[in-house]
Amino acid sequence: MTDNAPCVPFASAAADPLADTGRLLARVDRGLAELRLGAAVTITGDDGRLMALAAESASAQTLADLAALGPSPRVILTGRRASVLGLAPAATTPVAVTLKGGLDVGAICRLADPCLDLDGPLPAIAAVDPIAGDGSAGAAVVLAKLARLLPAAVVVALEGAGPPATDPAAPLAFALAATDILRYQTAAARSLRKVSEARVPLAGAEHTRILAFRPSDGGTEHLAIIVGEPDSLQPVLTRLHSECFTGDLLGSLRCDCGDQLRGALDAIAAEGSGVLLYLAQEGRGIGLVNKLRAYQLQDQGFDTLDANGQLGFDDDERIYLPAAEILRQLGISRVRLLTNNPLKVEALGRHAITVVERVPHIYEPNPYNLRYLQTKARRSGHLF
Ligand SMILES: Nc1nc2c(ncn2[C@@H]2O[C@H](COP(=O)(O)OP(=O)(O)OP(=O)(O)O)[C@@H](O)[C@H]2O)c(=O)[nH]1
Ligand SMILES: [Zn+2]
Repeated sequence: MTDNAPCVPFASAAADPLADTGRLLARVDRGLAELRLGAAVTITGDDGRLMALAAESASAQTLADLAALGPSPRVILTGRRASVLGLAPAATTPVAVTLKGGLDVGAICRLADPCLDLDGPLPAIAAVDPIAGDGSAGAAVVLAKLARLLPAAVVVALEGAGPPATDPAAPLAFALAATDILRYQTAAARSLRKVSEARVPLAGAEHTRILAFRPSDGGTEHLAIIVGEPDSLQPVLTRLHSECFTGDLLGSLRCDCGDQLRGALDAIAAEGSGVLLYLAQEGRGIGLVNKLRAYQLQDQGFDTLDANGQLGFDDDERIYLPAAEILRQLGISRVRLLTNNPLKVEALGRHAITVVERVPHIYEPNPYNLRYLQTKARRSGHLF
């Protein structure tokens, strides 16, 4: 091996069945990075082609550039956000909002960001039209979600081959297919592969290994923390733990995550073996920044589910295909699941992992997380 040889040889594209998936994921990664940068992307769906910006990262200049491309730029909101704004009561699909005045950053933020809801009236609105969630504009909102931004976009329909080349030096917007965006999460989950493994003795569980699973685009890893030597012929005591920076790392009292994380490892150690999957799904899948926004809204009086709704998210944006895929790769098909959440039980079942027993996972509430836990019991069906 030469000094600069890669430690894992690169498979040739033709020989690698994951190459197509890797390219799909890489294209979408590039698109969501563009949105986070405040740049536009073009998205093509069965319903046509459009240019999109994320509402959160749009600037006066990029909005002006977008408005120059077509006659009627529109703001795309999730049905949930449109509903809480009173624009489309009980909407179940995204909506396209046409503003009466021109596009400006203040008006767009006012529509997209619930932390500004107390700041005054909505901008004047000309029309609110329901749109398909799986079309090009719906995909723009999904891309904003994948970028962990507010779930809202500004779009303008493109006629013909593309934007006019008014400035030949201007970079073309990155182009994506709506179907790639919509397939991203599933493709990423199916492409997970173990990339490293190490022995990490834990206080109270010295015989512990941590395995890292990475999707084929080099995206965020999920971790499997394996205590002892689980016998995969028997149901394995298992915890699916969604990442919670504030609770797991800082000991935040707003949730029960820190207690659940350490409690699960203690319970698994007491049993002698088991698995804790540490899943990169911060904030029930909305990301840390949006979770902090949700906390701000909870301090205004909304409960944890309504705060997600105010932001335009579903109550829970997580998927459990990554968890099921990792369990499958570990050779585990039957589990005793440490959870109070019936959704996790149901989701694993859908992905061919049998939950032979739900093991309650309850910790003492404190004055800061009592309402959160009561809301989960009353509205999310958590079994406390
Ligand atoms: N959006 C949002 N996420 C939150 C809030 N509080 C905690 N979380 C996140 O919720 C997730 C909790 O994960 P889990 O403990 O695995 O899930 P659970 O649905 O409570 O289910 P079990 O603990 O298994 O009963 C973590 O990703 C936290 O970051 C909140 O108020 N809003
Ligand atoms: Zn938490």
